[in-house]
Amino acid sequence: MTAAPWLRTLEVAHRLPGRVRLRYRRNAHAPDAAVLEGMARLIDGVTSARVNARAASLVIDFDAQRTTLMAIVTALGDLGWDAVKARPRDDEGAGAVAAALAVLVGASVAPMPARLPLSLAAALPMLRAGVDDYRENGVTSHVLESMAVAISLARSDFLAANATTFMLALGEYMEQSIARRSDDLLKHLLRPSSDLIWVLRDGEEVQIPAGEVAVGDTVVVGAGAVIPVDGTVMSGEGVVNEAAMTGESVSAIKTRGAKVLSGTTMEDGRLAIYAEQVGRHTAAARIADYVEQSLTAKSEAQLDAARLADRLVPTVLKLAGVSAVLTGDWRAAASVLQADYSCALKLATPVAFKSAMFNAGQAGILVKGATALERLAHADTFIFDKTGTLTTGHLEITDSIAFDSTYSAEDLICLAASVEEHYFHPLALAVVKAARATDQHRHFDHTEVQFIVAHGVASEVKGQRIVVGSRHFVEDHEGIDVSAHADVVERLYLEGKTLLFIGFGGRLLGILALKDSLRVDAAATIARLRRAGVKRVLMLTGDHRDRAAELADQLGLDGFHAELTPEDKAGIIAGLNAKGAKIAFVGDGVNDAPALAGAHVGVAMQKGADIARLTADVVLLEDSIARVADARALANSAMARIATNYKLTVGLNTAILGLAALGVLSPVATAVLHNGTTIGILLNAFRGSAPKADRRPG
Ligand SMILES: Nc1ncnc2c1ncn2[C@@H]1O[C@H](COP(=O)(O)OP(=O)(O)OP(=O)(O)O)[C@@H](O)[C@H]1O
Ligand SMILES: [Zn+2]
Repeated sequence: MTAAPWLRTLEVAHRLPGRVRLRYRRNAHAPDAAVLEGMARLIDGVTSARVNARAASLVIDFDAQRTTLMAIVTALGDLGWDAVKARPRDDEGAGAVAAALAVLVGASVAPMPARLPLSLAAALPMLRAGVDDYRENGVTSHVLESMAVAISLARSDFLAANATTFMLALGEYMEQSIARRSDDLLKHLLRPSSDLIWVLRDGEEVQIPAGEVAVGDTVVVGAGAVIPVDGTVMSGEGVVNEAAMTGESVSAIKTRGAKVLSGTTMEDGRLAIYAEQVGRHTAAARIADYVEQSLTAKSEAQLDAARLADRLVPTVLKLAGVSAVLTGDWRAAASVLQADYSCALKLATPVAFKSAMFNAGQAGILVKGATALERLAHADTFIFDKTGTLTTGHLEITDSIAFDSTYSAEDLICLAASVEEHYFHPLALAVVKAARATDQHRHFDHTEVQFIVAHGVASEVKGQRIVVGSRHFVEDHEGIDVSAHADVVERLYLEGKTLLFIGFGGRLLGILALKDSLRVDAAATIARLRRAGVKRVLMLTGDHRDRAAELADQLGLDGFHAELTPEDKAGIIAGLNAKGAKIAFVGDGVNDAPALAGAHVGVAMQKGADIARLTADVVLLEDSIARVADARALANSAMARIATNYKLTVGLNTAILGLAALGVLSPVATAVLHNGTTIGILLNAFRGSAPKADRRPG
């Protein structure tokens, strides 16, 4: 990846504490003012952003406690529309390390007079960065490091200066290359797949790749699909779920003139939409960028480490001063300044997180940020959705029982399929598939179909009302008596089947029984989660309680809730949240998106709806529930490693600092000891957390 062409032209025109004015060159690559402002506001710590397009300048106000100018500029690069980076490329970082190493070796064998210019040249970039950092942020650990190098240079202790420069370059390179590897992988995975979409061309509907849709096209979207553009409704009527964009799962009815956003889902109806923003300029693309940006957001553990590191900086500075005065030797001061805790404290934690995220990606788990990993490790309650999560979601019709002899078993399936064929619910898909496999594959003409979330569908055939759905829907909402067939119902439930009730003309016409098998590794996964410290495992489902009870029993769950609507599911999560539970919710986004969004950490199954993959904190990349336990194991080992590294950092550096202050350690010895241990700690952080050892076939 290369730096954004417009970004390279970003230039600091003026700055005050907490405010900066950046100037950019207006060229074809520069994003428009509103986009640039929006991007800038998304950056962590930025409080406001204004663009003056005529002056080609961008004024940003930020909270100097939370972010730095450098971080903002880097983030702007990360947000670049063309997926660009402001960070040095791998080979540049490697070049800096190699150069520093060459100078370290070279300066110790070079003739005396060449050593100062060589060392100075090698140290100059970091000295300059130190001065900039001091101007921008006051005394930071970078400033201390620069001071240490400067003192060593002033004392003509080139070995110490060069050793420090080298170690710092190496540390930075390692952190960045690890960070970039995980970021690149994550970004690659987050890009929405380019599907085919329908557009109106010369009055006809034609299918084109999503990437080819242009502003001004009329896009036609049906129920169940994700809206691919931002635009205005020209005709049609539809129910649109905007949870992906607003975070709230409220369905809005859209008719002519209404605005719709890409990434939102059509729950029902059909819309012709005039495309106003397409591709990378859509709201969905902006959200994807936002997710990418949140990768740089700091987790709690990271903030703790950074805070401690910042608090220690002035102490180290004072200690350096005191020991210089007491020992009468600047050597001791240079030693002390180098033994600052910050590098290991600040680097080891993010490196451990990113490396765990990278390993997770390779193990088929996308973790969207350090916070997600942290919460996954701390979750004490795991809640699973049933269909498609604990079960495979590939339902098969096993029984078709018609109570009216004018309908054959196949007719019953075809009748249900005729009204279900517009839906993507796993039950609907199974019914339609079964109908296609029948000999005649009859189609019953019907009026418009109504979909009642978590209940079923309703329409009219031959002037009579037809309903297909859950027992609760048919009995309680439609007032259809099923008691005459209680024995059949009982038997089918005992066989562990999911039932669909078909009501026609106010009577129970028949029952379809479907078998949804538990995933083979569901029980093993739950057992592994318990071994990994999870206290409670629950199941939520829209299905009947008998079916739910049987599964809960088979899996040895701590409890379950059945016959729930999506809102009920979210309500249960909120209730447990209020009682202090730390919840991980695992679902597929079909009727559980609000629950996914409301949990402490949401885990989306691979086959999940787009909406789930957008809102979840963790996305499984393989259709295997075992990955949930893998993710927990990875998170646990990352947190354990972070804790160990933290103790090691504080322990080792306190010892080194003490010895340095007493003048026992020379600056070179300090550089080697301090940076050596720091790199050791980083390597420990980087070490793969390989969950594969505990992986079961899935
Ligand atoms: N398209 C549909 N056709 C027929 N019945 C449906 C349909 N959608 C939902 N239902 C009925 O409503 C019930 C609840 O649906 P919902 O999708 O909330 O739960 P579910 O399919 O049991 O899955 P989960 O376990 O993930 O909650 C289903 O069990 C089914 O009886
Ligand atoms: Zn109801």
